[in-house]
Amino acid sequence: MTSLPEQTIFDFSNESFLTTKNDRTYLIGVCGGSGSGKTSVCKEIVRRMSNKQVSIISQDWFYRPLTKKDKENIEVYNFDDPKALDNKLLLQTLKNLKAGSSVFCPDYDFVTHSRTKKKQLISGDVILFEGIMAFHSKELRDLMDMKVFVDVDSDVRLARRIVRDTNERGRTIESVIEQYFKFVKPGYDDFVAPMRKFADVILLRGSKNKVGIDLLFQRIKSEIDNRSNIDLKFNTKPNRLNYPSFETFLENLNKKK
Ligand SMILES: Nc1ncnc2c1ncn2[C@@H]1O[C@H](COP(=O)(O)OP(=O)(O)O)[C@@H](O)[C@H]1O
Ligand SMILES: O=c1ccn([C@@H]2O[C@H](COP(=O)(O)O)[C@@H](O)[C@H]2O)c(=O)[nH]1
Repeated sequence: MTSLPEQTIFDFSNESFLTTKNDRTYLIGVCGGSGSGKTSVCKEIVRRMSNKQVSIISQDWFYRPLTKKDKENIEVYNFDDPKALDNKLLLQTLKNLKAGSSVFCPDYDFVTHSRTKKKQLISGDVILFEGIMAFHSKELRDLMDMKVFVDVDSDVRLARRIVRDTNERGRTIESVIEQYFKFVKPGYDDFVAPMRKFADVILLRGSKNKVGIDLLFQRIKSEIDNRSNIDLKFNTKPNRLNYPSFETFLENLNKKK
């Protein structure tokens, strides 16, 4: 695991302290119901960030693999409860990414409900983390620099889910509808919809909302451009004449403590 250590650096030109490196990764949380378009919104943002290092991390990869017994009783298994996810591994993974480390993430197969190969994710300028429970834990929310809630009508979400789950997740139309009313809708009402209040931005209509995505993109871009400027600043040699006295340096150091 390669990690960029935290550095608190005294900036001689401003006589102040700046923390760099582990603050470089801009973490965006994207929450919303299943089928709201969270993944599509993230992909749209990545598409626009052409010259930056951006990664998407999906909460879906952190589903707990099902036991043989769970699989035999699949119709009563609730995937729309936070307990269905490996929240400890998820938190540690996001902490590492935020700290500038590259990580190994699990992958999850929706057809067999099992964990598959691990994949490596490199930390970079921006990490987009998407999931129905993305804002569920306060510890996770506290790591995020921006929180977006994708808000789309429930009938649209159900229609999309029927199409996607029958095409890509090995389901029948009947099983999707049954699961929706038994678990997905109650889970949305209990755990997902209440997360709206934590969002900085509510993105209506998901990836169809070009103006909303433009605004999000502009904000992200200006944040990471500012961060790059801080780095540039450290790369320029401070003017010796502007050095503060040793006493000022110590005074600021004590203030910081
Ligand atoms: N704006 C849109 N218009 C039409 N289909 C969409 C749109 N956004 C997403 N979809 C489709 O809906 C399904 C679910 O979208 P996805 O982005 O995976 O949602 P989520 O990650 O929230 O579950 C996918 O098949 C996707 O292609
Ligand atoms: O094995 C599984 C695991 C999860 N689900 C459903 O997935 C959605 C969340 O994924 P999205 O990509 O946000 O749609 C959740 O509503 C679970 O019900 C599943 O069906 N099977």
